[in-house]
Amino acid sequence: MSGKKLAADIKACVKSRVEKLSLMGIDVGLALMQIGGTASDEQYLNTTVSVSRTVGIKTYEYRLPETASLNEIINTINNINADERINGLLVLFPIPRRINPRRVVNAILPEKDVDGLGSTSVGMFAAEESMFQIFDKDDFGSGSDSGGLAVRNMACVPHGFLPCTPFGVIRLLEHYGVEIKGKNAVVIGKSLAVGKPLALMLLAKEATVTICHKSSADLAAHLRNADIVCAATGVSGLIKGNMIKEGAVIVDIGINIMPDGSFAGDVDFESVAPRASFITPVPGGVGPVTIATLLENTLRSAQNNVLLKTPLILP
Ligand SMILES: Nc1nc(=O)c2c([nH]1)NC[C@@H]1CN(c3ccc(C(=O)N[C@@H](CCC(=O)O)C(=O)O)cc3)C=[N+]21
Repeated sequence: MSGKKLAADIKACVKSRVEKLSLMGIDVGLALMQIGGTASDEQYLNTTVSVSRTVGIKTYEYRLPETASLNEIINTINNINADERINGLLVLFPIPRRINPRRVVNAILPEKDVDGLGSTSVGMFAAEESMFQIFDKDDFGSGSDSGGLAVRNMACVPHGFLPCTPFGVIRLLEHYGVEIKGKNAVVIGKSLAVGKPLALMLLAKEATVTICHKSSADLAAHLRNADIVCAATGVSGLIKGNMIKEGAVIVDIGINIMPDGSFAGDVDFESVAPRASFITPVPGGVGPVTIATLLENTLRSAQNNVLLKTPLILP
C-alpha cells in the first residue's frame, strides 16, 4: 500500500480549496515549532514546509533553542494563537525532557491544534464528538470533491482535529479497500499520538481491537490471530514474517533512523511481505499521508475560521 498516490489526491484537493480561499483574500497558514531537536526533526520540518508550499499553505517556522524555558515556549505559542495569519500549529515531538509536553500542547488553542494532541482535541475525540471525520464520505482525496465550504455537513460544527498519523492510517486502509468491520486488528504501541488514537478509530469502525505494547506477554500469540496489524513501536524490524497470519494486512508506522541515515520501519519487510495481502513500505507508506492529513486539517481550520467569522447575511 503506497501512500504516495493517496497523499497526492489529498494534496490536490487541499490545493484547490486553498486557491478558493485565496480568491476570497484569505491565506492559509501553518506554524511549525521545534524546541532543540535532532537532524531528523530538522528533516521532517523541512519536508513539511516544502509540501505545504506545493499546496499554497504558508508556513511559519519557530526554532527555539534546546535551553528555551517553558515561559518562552508558552509566550511564543500565545503569539501564534493570537496571529490571525496562522490556522494551525504543530509542535514537533519529542521536546526536551525537562519540559512537560502537556503544558505545551495545552497552550495551543483547540481550533489551531491541527495535530490533535491537546486535551480538548483528545477529549472530543475519545467522546466521539470529532470521530465523524473518519466516516466523512465527502472526504478529501476521495474523488468526490463537492468543493465548497458549507456543503461539508459537519464542517461548521465545532470539533477537535484528529491526530494526523492514525487518521492517515484509516484513510490508507479505506483507500485500498481493506474491510475493517468485524476484523481482528492488533495495534502495537500505545502512544498518545499514534497507538491509542488508532485503536479507538479502528474500534469506531467496529474492528475487534487488541493493543499490544512493551509489556505484552506474548506478542506473537496476538499476531497469529490478527487480520490487520498496525505497528507503531519505534523498534526496527520487530515484526517478522513467521509472526503474522497468512494474508494479513500490515501497516508499518515506524520511522526509525538507521546509523547510515536511512529510514526503516517496525516491520521486517523482506520476511513479512510474501505472507501479507497488503503491506505499507517505509518510506513511501504512512509518512506522506500523515503530512497530507496535517495540511488537510490546517485547511479545515482555515475554513472553520471563515465560517465562524463571517457575519450571517440573511436574504
Ligand atoms: N507533534 C508531532 N507530530 C508529528 O506528526 C511528528 C512529530 N511531532 N515528530 C516527528 C514525527 C515524524 N513524522 C514524520 C511524518 C512523515 C514523514 C514522511 O513522510 N517521511 C517520508 C520520507 C521523507 C524523506 O525521505 O525525507 C516517507 O515516509 O515516505 C516522516 C516523519 C511526524 N512526526
